Formats: sequence, C-alpha cells, structure tokens
Amino acid sequence: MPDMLRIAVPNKGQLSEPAVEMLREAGYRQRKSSRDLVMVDPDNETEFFFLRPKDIAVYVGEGILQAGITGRDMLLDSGAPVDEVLPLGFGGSTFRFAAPNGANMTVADLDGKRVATSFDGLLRSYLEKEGVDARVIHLDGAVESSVQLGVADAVADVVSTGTTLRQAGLETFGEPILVSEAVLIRPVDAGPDAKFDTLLRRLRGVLVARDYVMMDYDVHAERLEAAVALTPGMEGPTVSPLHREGWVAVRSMVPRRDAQRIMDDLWQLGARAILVTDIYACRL
Ligand SMILES: Nc1ncnc2c1ncn2[C@@H]1O[C@H](COP(=O)(O)OP(=O)(O)OP(=O)(O)O)[C@@H](O)[C@H]1O
Ligand SMILES: O=P(O)(O)OC[C@H]1O[C@H](OP(=O)(O)OP(=O)(O)O)[C@H](O)[C@@H]1O
Ligand SMILES: [Mg+2]
Repeated sequence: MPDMLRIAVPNKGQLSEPAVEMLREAGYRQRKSSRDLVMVDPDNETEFFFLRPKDIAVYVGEGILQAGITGRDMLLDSGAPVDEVLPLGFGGSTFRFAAPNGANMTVADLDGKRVATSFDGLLRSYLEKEGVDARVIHLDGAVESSVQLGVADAVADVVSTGTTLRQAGLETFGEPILVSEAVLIRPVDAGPDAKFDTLLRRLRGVLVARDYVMMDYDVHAERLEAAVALTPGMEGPTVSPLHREGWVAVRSMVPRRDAQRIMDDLWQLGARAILVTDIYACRL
C-alpha cells in the first residue's frame, strides 16, 4: 500500500455533515454510516478518521494525521501546533461574551466575576490580553444555562443565530472575541506533500464552484471593453469570433451572488444571449 494521506474529519456536531459533503464534492469517497470511525479511499490514496471536532487539532498537531477539518475557535482553543491553511466557508460563528438582559456589562466588569465557557484556552488568553482577572468555569456544553442556574455571572460562548442566547435571557456584550468558521489545518512543521497539495487544490476548486458561475454572452465588438469591465473573470475573459459581422462571444466566471445584476447591466449595454451555467468542478 502506498503512503496514505490521513485526514481528520468531524464525526458529529455542526461541522460534520458539511465537511463530509465538501469532501464528497472534492471527489473523495465518503463513509457509508455515521458510525464508521475510519474510511479508506484507495483511489485517492487517502484515509479519513472521524474524530470529535475538538480533538482534531490535537491529532494533527502531534503529526499523527497530515490534515484536518475543524473550527478556527477549536484550533485556537487547543493551542496545538497547527496552521490554518484554508477557510472553508461553513460553520460560521462568533465567540462572544453574554450576560443577563439589561445587565449592561462591559468586559472590564468581569473582574472578580465567574465566566462559564467550553473554550477555556480562548477565554483565558483574551482575559489576559485585556488585563481582566475573572474566574473561568469550564462546562462541556449548554453553557447558556449556567447563568440562570447560578453557576456563573456571564458566559463566553459560540453564537450563530443568537437564538440559544435569547432563549436563555442573555444578551451579548463587548467586541466578538473571535470570528470563526470551519478551516483546513495541517501540522506547522509539515514538509512538502503532494497528496496534501491535491486535497488543497480540490477544496479550493469546490469553493470556487460554489461561489462562481460561468457567464456567456454575445456583444458588439464596440461594446466589448465596457462589457469586459463588468465581467473581468479570473485571468481575463475568453473572447471568440461570432459568425455575425462586428459581434463577439464572451465567456467569463462571475461571482454567483452578483450574476443577476451583471446580467441586467450587460443587457443595458446591448449584450444578448446572456447565459449562466453552474461550474461542476474546477482547478485554477
Ligand atoms: N449553531 C452553529 N452554527 C454554525 N456553527 C456552529 C454552531 N455551533 C457551533 N458551531 C461551530 O461548529 C464547531 C463545532 O461545534 P459543535 O457544537 O459541533 O461541537 P461540540 O460542541 O464539540 O460538539 P457537541 O455539540 O456535539 O458537544 C465550532 O467551530 C463552532 O464554532
Ligand atoms: O446562536 P445559535 O444559532 O443559537 O447557535 C449557538 C449554539 O449552537 C451551539 O450549541 P450546540 O447545539 O452545539 O450544543 P452544545 O452547547 O452542547 O455544544 C453553540 O454552543 C451554541 O449553544
Ligand atoms: Mg456544540
């Protein structure tokens, strides 16, 4: 068996499904059951290990596994010697302080108070940086309940929609401690690794295929410069002759979220036969 690339993937929680879906889109074989702990993909010379998201940076930091997908918050909390190589665009959250509604707390007010969290490392280093001497109460989850139950005066927790905080009668205060999302990581001292580079190129390709669409249109050559300014593409658009005097065909990648506006603007400019298609996969 050749040397395998060993990748850590969250086995459950908020990041698990989107991580597995992204790897599937990147052409890797995926596990059959959510109980599988290991999966071998011989075609890609890759082995997947399904681990608790909080443990992933630890395995990768020890150099046992060559790559992993975890949250930026978890990776910084662990203090493990890993590099964030690529943000993956899912699992977005902020890590914030919260206290009872109307308490109007500030970070400085936390001095001498109890703050509950599952992310002790992140919280301690922030408190230290701010010069605040608070007592950190470690809880594994459902941290929002700790204030009501009298275990803490405030929390530092993951906020996504804010629903959980609201339901617990809490409001955020202070600046976000961290803005997080899922990230691809590798050990800090990792040397050259062709299989890792392939994984990275594939994941970048998935991100581009998600965020961009292919736009085709016909335009009179006199308007070409103005049209190209609207659709500059990645490395300049492809311009081909049309079997129609004075007209050209243009093909360019554009951000998906801007596609409708760009189509309107191109139409105003006199472009016609404006088509948008999904990008199935790409390498840039
Ligand atoms: N509601 C959410 N929406 C988006 N991302 C989230 C949400 N909650 C947590 N995350 C992110 O998902 C990652 C993992 O959190 P998750 O809650 O899945 O793990 P966990 O708390 O260790 O597991 P469990 O909840 O099973 O105990 C973190 O990086 C976190 O920022
Ligand atoms: O802002 P919201 O959209 O409400 O999401 C944030 C909540 O989601 C996560 O909890 P999870 O479901 O992972 O439970 P846990 O606290 O047990 O980890 C996180 O820890 C927050 O509690
Ligand atoms: Mg959780």
